[in-house]
Amino acid sequence: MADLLIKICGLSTEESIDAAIEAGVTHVGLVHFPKSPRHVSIDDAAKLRVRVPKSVKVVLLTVDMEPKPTAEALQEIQPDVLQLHGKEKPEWISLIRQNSDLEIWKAVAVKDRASLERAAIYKDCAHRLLYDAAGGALPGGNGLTLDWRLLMNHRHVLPWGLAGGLNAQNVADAVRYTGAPLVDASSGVESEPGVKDIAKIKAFCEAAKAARAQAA
Ligand SMILES: O=C(O)c1ccccc1N[C@@H]1O[C@H](COP(=O)(O)O)[C@@H](O)[C@H]1O
Repeated sequence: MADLLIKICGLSTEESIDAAIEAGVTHVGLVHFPKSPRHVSIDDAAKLRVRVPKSVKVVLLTVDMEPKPTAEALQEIQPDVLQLHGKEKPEWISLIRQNSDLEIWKAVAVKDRASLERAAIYKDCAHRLLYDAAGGALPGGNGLTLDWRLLMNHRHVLPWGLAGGLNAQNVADAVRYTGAPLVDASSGVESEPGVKDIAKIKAFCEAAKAARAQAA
């Protein structure tokens, strides 16, 4: 069984980036979305990006950003992955894909089986689907879990990952029930919105790795 991919998202300080890397994440996420408590400017994201070794992938998260600022952000930050967490259309995603070597993840708000099935529209434009819970004040980062039973025996059309309300206490069950190859946590490893808690990051990574080792 392949190693579990672990992403911690919404990192905004050097200390939390270093802690996530030390804890064994495979991906670090930078949120560029001004309405988010985890928002980082392009300049700050570019500074944080250079701290990350090649062995760890940098994910830039945007929400319905226009093509021109998206291109500028990609140029400045040079992420490995672009996570689109809004209502981006397949045609628009295809354009980004044609014009870059980026890996593209499309977040999908899952509330029922129909919303999960609809994610197939991204089959030819995204490299990975990231299932998140529907609802909440923001398009993501709300700490809400989706109904994991929907993912059991689901025929995935693309590589995928599980997000939404994951934390050190529930990530083992999440991996066990869904078989997720990638887990992504943000608010579940914080002491308050936008403030990452290093002990929670460590505990999350340990619990996730232990769950995968048990399943192997
Ligand atoms: O983190 C945010 O503030 C955010 C804002 C807008 C879109 C997505 C956002 N975060 C992503 O949402 C999922 C789930 O987060 P949580 O673990 O439930 O807090 C995750 O991919 C975050 O990166």
